[in-house]
Amino acid sequence: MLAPGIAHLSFVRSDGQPLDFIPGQFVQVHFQYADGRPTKRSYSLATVHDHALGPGEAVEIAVSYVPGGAATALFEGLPEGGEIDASGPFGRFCLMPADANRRYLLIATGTGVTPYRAMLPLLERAMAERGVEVVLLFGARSPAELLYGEEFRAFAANHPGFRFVPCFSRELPAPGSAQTHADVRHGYVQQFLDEFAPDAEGDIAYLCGNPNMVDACFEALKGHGLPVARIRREKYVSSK
Ligand SMILES: Cc1cc2nc3c(=O)[nH]c(=O)nc-3n(C[C@H](O)[C@H](O)[C@H](O)COP(=O)(O)OP(=O)(O)OC[C@H]3O[C@@H](n4cnc5c(N)ncnc54)[C@H](O)[C@@H]3O)c2cc1C
Repeated sequence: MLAPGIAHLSFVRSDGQPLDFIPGQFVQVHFQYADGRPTKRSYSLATVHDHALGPGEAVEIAVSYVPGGAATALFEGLPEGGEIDASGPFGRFCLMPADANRRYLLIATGTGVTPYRAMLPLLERAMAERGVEVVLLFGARSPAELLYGEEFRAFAANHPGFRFVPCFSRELPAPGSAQTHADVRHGYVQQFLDEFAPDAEGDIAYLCGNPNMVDACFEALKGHGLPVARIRREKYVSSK
């Protein structure tokens, strides 16, 4: 468990094939409702990688369990070593080779941060090769829900161009804990956009996770003059 109710799950392809994925993409998990109707749900790949996953390399996802959720029941009932059907990868929520921006504004809530974890090697390359800066604004209710927080903090410590800003909506880190020394905020991510002075010319923004957050940030960034083409979105909604 990454946090209460949020699992980090790791799979390998049982057919021994590689998985050619671009960080930011997702897979779809296929299963049936209790009445036999087929359905599927999408999960972003969390695997930190910059090229195809070879045979036997882990396909990682982070799943936030939703009470009463159909896929949630599937994952909760899955024993270690259990198999699921999946397809993909899909999606275009990816860094683009032609990007010529000065800064990436990466904004997430909850498991919406997983695409950015997957992107770390590509971000590292973009920072080294073209001096791009990166700000990761990550909204979580509490320090316990700051998924992969230590990894992002360590990455920021080793990369001066990468700024990690956790935003806690409910509970701040306990006094004296490691997180109190970090660049933390108290509130929702969308409250802090102004502070980073979004720039229509230099920024490309990515928004991932809770649909209300994505919509709020999208409107705020448009208000700062960012063209729609420079605001890339992935909303975590159920596909029924
Ligand atoms: C492109 C894409 C990528 C996604 N990536 C991820 C990911 O990496 N990790 C992840 O955990 N999810 C991700 N999701 C969401 C995921 O696909 C499912 O929607 C989620 O896991 C709930 O599925 P479920 O079958 O358990 O619940 P459902 O049976 O679909 O829903 C049960 C009930 O809970 C409500 N509900 C559904 N989701 C939520 C929620 N998040 N919060 C509160 N109530 C909810 C529904 O409206 C419904 O009433 C992604 C969605 C998309 C479209």
